Amino acid sequence: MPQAPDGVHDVYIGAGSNVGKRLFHLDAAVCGLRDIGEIVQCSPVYETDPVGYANQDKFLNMVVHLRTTAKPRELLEYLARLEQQARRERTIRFGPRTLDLDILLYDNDYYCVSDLQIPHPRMWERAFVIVPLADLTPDRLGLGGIRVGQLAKSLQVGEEVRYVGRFW
Ligand SMILES: Nc1ncnc2c1ncn2[C@@H]1O[C@H](COP(=O)(O)OP(=O)(O)OP(=O)(O)O)[C@@H](O)[C@H]1O
Ligand SMILES: Nc1nc2c(c(=O)[nH]1)N=C(CO)CN2
Repeated sequence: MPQAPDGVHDVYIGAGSNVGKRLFHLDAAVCGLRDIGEIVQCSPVYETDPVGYANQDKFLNMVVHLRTTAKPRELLEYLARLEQQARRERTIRFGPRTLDLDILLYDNDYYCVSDLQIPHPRMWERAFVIVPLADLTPDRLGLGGIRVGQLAKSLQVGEEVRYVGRFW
């Protein structure tokens, strides 16, 4: 894939929904992201078992590759606005939500500024992130220098991630 021009950043965003019309929320998020950059590619959508808090419905998860001039903080604030538009309510930690948008990767940068950490601190242990990320960028080096595609293979063993379709 050709490199992004100067000032344009390659970002991977994780999206999840398990409340209401799940696909509608993911679709709205992708449309919303178009206003802050160019969508390079969307992963397939996976239906996944809830992680972290079991007593909730299954999620739909996907990853979006976005090219944007937005800086990390500006992007985080924009994602929060998209979550608000989906009427996300914050109740239980790791609990149900109409829409969750996380910045997974931002170029090859590391950020750790109070409420913003990139790469996302819990992404490497989450099959619902790594499997769709591996669909987009399998050769990228992940935690411990292991390629994302390789990480995805080992995660699939322990956790079922079911492919349900492609909508874009
Ligand atoms: N890379 C990141 N992407 C998104 N939010 C982040 C990131 N790093 C830190 N945060 C912070 O995490 C806060 C809580 O996010 P949120 O309520 O979506 O958590 P969660 O979805 O319940 O859990 P998780 O972050 O494990 O997915 C956000 O307000 C944001 O400030
Ligand atoms: N399968 C799945 N489980 C989750 C998810 C998610 O997106 N998918 N998000 C969570 C909160 O960040 C907690 N648990």
